Amino acid sequence: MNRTAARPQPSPEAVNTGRSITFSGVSKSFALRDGLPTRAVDAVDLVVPAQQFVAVVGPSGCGKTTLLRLADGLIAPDQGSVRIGAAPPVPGPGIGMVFQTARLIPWRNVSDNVRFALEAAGWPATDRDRLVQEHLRQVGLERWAAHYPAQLSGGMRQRVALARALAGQPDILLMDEPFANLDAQTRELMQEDLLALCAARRPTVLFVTHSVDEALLLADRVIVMGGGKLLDDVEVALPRPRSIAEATRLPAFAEQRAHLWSQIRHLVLADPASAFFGRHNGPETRG
Ligand SMILES: Nc1ncnc2c1ncn2[C@@H]1O[C@H](COP(=O)(O)OP(=O)(O)OP(=O)(O)O)[C@@H](O)[C@H]1O
Repeated sequence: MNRTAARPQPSPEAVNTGRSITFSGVSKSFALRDGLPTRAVDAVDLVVPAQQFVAVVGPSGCGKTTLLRLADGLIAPDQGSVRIGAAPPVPGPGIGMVFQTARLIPWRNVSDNVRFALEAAGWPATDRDRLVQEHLRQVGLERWAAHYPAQLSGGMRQRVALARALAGQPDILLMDEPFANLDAQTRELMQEDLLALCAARRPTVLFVTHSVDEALLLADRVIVMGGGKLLDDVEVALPRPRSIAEATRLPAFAEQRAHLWSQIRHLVLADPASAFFGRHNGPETRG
């Protein structure tokens, strides 16, 4: 990919004042095949203030994705309430979702994938060409407008997914491991681009990741989840504006990384469903 063309160019008029995300006593269970319920999210209280970037980390199955789906209004809590600003969440253009895979429409080209989001958001037909161009410029994909998803790299497809999510001018961005499938170099460049976009547009972000490093490098706060509960809430001590390369060299990065990773390691080792269960708990458990 030509990186000189790929730097995001956020448009100033897109800056918004934003809404908060509030979970109050939220629990959500699912029925498993054997009929037993599993509590995916357990009595969660969390406020993400407007324009704050909160990352959620934790072992597989701890409820991270369920928390995002509750914030989007795709599923409703069994107990408690979720609020976007003062109102319950309503899926739609005001809430941008980006998933681990881009989920593009394969028979529409890049332009038309973004145009689809503009149509869904109710933008007048006369504005759509201009807005498609603007959103593609923001993610550095103007030159790829006529290409189809199958002709793009994984990183480019995620850029289209980001452009599509931004097309509704959301003040809320919910991101579920959006860079997990990318190679290390593309991931770091996408992280830098997301930092730049967020600095310019100031959305409220809830970002799920398995990577402690990614959480620290992007977020204002990192939440640790385990067994459906919020176990820790760490304010990131890295300055903004933030550069990935510089932030990783700061002592605060190493300290916070060690603090967060020790908790996640403990959760993984203590989880009976984990392949690591009982393997690293000290000499007395070995045999
Ligand atoms: N639709 C569903 N039906 C049944 N069980 C579900 C459903 N969605 C989630 N679960 C269960 O809820 C728990 C939490 O799942 P969730 O996907 O939120 O975890 P996660 O932390 O995002 O996991 P991962 O990191 O592996 O994506 C898991 O035990 C999962 O099996």
